[in-house]
Amino acid sequence: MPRRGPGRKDKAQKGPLGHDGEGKPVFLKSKLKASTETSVPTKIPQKQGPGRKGSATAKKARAAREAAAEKAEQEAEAQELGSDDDGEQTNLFSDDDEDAGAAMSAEALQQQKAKGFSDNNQSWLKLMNAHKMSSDEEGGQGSDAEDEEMMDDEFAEAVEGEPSDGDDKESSGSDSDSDEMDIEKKSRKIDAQRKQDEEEDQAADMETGDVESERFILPDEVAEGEEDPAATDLVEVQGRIGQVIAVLNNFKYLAQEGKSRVDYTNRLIKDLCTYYGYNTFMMDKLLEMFTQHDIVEFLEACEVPRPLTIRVNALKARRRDVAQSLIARGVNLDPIGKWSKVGLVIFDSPVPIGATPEYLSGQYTIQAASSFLPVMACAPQEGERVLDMCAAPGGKSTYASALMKNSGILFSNDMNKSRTKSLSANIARMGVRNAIVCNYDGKMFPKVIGNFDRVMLDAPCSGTGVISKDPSVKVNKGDRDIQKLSHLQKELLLHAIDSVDAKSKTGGIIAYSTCSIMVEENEEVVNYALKKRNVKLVDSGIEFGTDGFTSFRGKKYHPSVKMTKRFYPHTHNMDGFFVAKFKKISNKIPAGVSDDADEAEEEEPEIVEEVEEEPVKNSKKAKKSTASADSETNRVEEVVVETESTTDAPVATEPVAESTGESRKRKKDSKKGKKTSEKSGEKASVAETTEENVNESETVSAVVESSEEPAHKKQKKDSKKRSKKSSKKSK
Ligand SMILES: C[S@@+](CC[C@H](N)C(=O)[O-])C[C@H]1O[C@@H](n2cnc3c(N)ncnc32)[C@H](O)[C@@H]1O
Repeated sequence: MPRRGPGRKDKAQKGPLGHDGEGKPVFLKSKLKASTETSVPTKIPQKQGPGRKGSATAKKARAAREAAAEKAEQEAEAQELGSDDDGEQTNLFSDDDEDAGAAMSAEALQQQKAKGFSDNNQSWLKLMNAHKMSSDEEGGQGSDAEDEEMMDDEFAEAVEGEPSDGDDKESSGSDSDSDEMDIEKKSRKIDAQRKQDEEEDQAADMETGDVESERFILPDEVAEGEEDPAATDLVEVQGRIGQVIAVLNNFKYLAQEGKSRVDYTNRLIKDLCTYYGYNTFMMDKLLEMFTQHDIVEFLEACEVPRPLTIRVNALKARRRDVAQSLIARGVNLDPIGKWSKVGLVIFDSPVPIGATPEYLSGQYTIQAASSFLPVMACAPQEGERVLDMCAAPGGKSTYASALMKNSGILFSNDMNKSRTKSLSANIARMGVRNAIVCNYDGKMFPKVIGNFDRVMLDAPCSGTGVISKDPSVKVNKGDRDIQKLSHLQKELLLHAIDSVDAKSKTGGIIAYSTCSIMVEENEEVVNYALKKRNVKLVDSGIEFGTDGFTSFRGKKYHPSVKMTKRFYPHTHNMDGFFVAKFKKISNKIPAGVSDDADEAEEEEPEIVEEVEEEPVKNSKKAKKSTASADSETNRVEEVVVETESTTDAPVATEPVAESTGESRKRKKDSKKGKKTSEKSGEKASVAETTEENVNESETVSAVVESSEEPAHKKQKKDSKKRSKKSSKKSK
């Protein structure tokens, strides 16, 4: 029985997404090519798009790398042809594997053409249909979520429990997993054997004194600005990267006399920059974070796109139905993993995933797996008041709305006015009716509106986690950029915290995230907030990911920073990402702290564990601001009803800029913040109720404009003008 189903490489991804459960990424090194070919076909629109961005250097490096890889492959092939005997074992690991993969994907494609779905899809569908029928017979009892959960488990069992080679393959439908396990086992054995041989050889060399001949001689240094002859042949550079890492791992025996670790490290940085097309700053930063072994895996992972994933919109559809529709269109897919009930991974598709009727009608959206995580951490509930401070283009906002079941109220804000257009469009397509799109600098909150149950801050960042999507990051970021971003992130986070009501019965939650892996943009920002506000870090509820750093390059962070989560392309097969979940303990700002985001990180923050009682004065303040918030909610709901009658687009409204006590206190800071943001070229767009805006509100959506002048003042002015006019008239 020929092999079928989604790419075997993809099926082997037992970790959260594409990680074999033992920390080995599935797409690296020898497996890299086969994996991308079988799991992310060129037909998928994401890859077809305008082409990957990148500097000329990065493009050149990529082209040269590809040529080098091809050359190395040809050399390896030639070697194998010439040595049949000792090539046998290696073939088990590489050639067979790739051939099988190619045969299987051709087979899968053929089958898809004939039947519309793969065997694994078939088993899932069978389970789904059986379930649907039985639940229909039982009168449709049991929730969708329960059904999905049961089916996911059964699906996993069906796939995992398939018989091995010797068993009845006809009935099993797919033998790819057991084959995969066999090959993996064999390859692990070979790796172990090779490692043991190397160690024995090394020990023997040391005994006989042969080690001298093994010492790796560094190429001569060249003066800065001069062309480095050692960096012209990329095959040579690639080989040297491995050699230098080996020397650094066994420096005493393998290093050239008179050369220091620094000499070898400098060479490694140079070679990694040449081979992968990074600037020295970025490579230095990455080497601060990763071991020499991990860095190569990380860099390799950044060369391949992550698997295409979609999120089913629970407001409009059930995952099983969307899966069924897409499978009927020939799409080869799987549930994203046990951690999500709404995600699907697309392995292969003959149709553009971003243009199917299901997509256009808002039944699903294309969303990176990592982008699910901050919303899951924030966990907005039905009926709550939620702020998405940096929301465009709306992947997280629309997910939040689905979790809120279109109830309560969601403020989807973004400072970039042009980006709010795609935000509004997505909100409309996804059938979100509880959201208000607004266009403020995040630092205007809570001055414009506060007292939220939860705030999501998916902060603007350097994008060092998404290099595979935007390779220009390799060369266009410097120290100043990272520092500026860190500063902005700290400011935004304090404003996010101040916008949340610690007394909220259900919430008082702030979820902070970035698609950067830089410590300055993550742990350092979180640690800063712990010092400046009465908040504590809580479990994000995400079961996988790597713990945040509690110390980094001599800096110490609060021990609870361990609760934050990091995600890496090479370990989790997701974009690099960071998520932290805070709970606000008290609305009181700790005495004597200044909000200077440039302040050096010295002492550890002190965290007050108990919820403090608000002083009487503050309680009054809270009451007052709640009242204003309530009146605002009512206003908004009125508009929702109005808008609903014409379209299910988001709501158009003017912000009610009640100046709460807390926001007055923050006014000074906001002014300071505004200055900083202007300095950094990120100006808030100034409000003007133009005709264009009015028209927008009538058709698709309206954007609540940010204003130099708070809206309530503007309203007062307008009414004064009106009364002046009318008094003139009456005169
Ligand atoms: C990482 S993106 C947000 C992605 C979004 N959460 C999603 O899931 O689709 C960061 C956003 O922050 C916005 N932004 C940058 N500075 C801001 C500020 N000071 N206040 C509010 N939004 C800001 C940018 O325009 C950008 O859309």
